[in-house]
Amino acid sequence: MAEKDRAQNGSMDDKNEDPTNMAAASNGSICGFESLHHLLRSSLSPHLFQEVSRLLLGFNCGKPLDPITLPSPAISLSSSHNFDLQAYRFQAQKESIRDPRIVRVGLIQNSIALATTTPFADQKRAIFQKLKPIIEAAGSSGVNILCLQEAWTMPFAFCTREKHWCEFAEPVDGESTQFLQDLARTYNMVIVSPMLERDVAHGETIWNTAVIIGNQGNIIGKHRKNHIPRVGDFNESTYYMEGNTGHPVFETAFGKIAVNICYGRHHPLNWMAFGLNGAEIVFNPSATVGELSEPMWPIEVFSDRVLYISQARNAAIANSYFVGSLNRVGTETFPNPFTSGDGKPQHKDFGHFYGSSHFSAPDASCTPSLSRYRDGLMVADMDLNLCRQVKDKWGFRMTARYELYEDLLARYLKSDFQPQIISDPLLRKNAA
Ligand SMILES: NC(=O)NCCC(=O)O
Repeated sequence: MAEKDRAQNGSMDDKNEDPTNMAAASNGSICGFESLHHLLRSSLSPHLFQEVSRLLLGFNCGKPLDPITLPSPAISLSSSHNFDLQAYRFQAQKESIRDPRIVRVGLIQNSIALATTTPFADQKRAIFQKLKPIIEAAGSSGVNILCLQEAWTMPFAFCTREKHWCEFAEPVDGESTQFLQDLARTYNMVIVSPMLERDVAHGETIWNTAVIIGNQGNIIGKHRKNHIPRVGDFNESTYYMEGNTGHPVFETAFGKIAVNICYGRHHPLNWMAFGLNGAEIVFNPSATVGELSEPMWPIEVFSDRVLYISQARNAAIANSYFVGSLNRVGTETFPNPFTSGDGKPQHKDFGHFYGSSHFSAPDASCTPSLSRYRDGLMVADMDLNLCRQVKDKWGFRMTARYELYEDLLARYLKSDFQPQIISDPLLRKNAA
């Protein structure tokens, strides 16, 4: 890997890779390494690392993903503002009729900027100031579509059940959208902004919403989180209800996109619905911590811990589209202790949000993940022709038998539902 690529896609001698760097190690690193891939690259011979990467990340068009060297301004910004910067290319087979449809897509993960005890206006402003150089790095790299993390403008305070955190909520066209509209116009970039929405026109209701800002700075639309967790410290149902916007796909200047917000990643029908509506890229802005989702993490989202079987990756395969998975980073300590009524002692934080944002492709390939504890920008060039090529190759849409599931779901929703169970007749005979 060329030196410039290493400076950008993570290097072994990065100060954050120092296994003795106990500060990093205590902040969600893996034995002082930023990610499993960094650990493996540092520990294995180049040939072994290549083989392990092939197994963990898959092949795209018969080979590992090529790293992309981003322009110097982006690399300089990543160094001066200490955020992880990685970039890779997903290719498709060359077609005889269609030209390639290359789109450059970015994901930003970040920790909060000020302590949760500081004034809310200061916290929000500090996050804007923290994100601006990372967004500028994306824009100066030619990113066409950029997605931020869930509820990016605030601490993920939905563990506290305290309602003053709702002061961070804004109308869809409020302060954070205006901040991003200027950047969208400046860089001709679509921006997905997952935020806490206050629906002023409808009783000032609160929603967990993703606002889609077009590359000319206009608001294209919004999507509200469909599935709300009631698990562990995720007391989000105290703040907002299940969304009422269905499964919209937003036709932007660069492709058709959708947003599956965090907990919705556990629901395969949620992923499927965006696919049936024609999504080519589905973003999964999340906020999740090791204590809760670690046991599921190797199954559900790209894991730096054990396996690279990812529900996001599965969704990309099953629905023949690209997925951008984001998770925030850091540990957010709140002023007042809280409990989730699960017998555990009261505490003041969720645990560590472990970042690890990454992209998955419909051909089962995926990028390595971003840092487990540093802010980061992941960039990928995607040839959207790959979506239809995989549909044609595997035929998942054609063989899906939706009518079977329509019938089952229609019966399941009725109060007299009878599960389709065929019992061993001998069970009853022996019991008699
Ligand atoms: N933000 C959110 O929905 N988190 C739920 C916990 C999880 O899905 O890991």
